[in-house]
Amino acid sequence: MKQLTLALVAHDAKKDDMAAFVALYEEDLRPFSLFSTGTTGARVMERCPALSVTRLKSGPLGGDQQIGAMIAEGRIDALFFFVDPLSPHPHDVDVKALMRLALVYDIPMALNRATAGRLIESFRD
Ligand SMILES: O=C(CO)COP(=O)(O)O
Repeated sequence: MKQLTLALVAHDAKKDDMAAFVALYEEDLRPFSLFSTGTTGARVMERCPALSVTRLKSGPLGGDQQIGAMIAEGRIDALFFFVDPLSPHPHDVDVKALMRLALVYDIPMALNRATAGRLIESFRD
């Protein structure tokens, strides 16, 4: 069976939540191929050194767009994007573009921790 690919992205105020989420669901996440934006991936690997995560550029430096391009190419099966709705982001256009492509290509997209838990559990067989 094809190995599924997940993308992990978190805004700064949500990186602790993302690292805790990945630690909690580490066993569930192990079978997937994992990609992340730069800083999110660094935080995740710091917390879960046994997990292999391919880190792209940091979000504000093009990482969100790289993940968006992977979605457009059919290379991402689900997006976990922990969004901070209370802070301004200099790369807000990239954030919107990433979400937009997840909608255009109709891939599962969890924008908060509550949805992410339910989504990852839905991949269990
Ligand atoms: O900016 C981001 C999402 O918009 C995430 O990028 P980093 O993981 O590099 O902080």
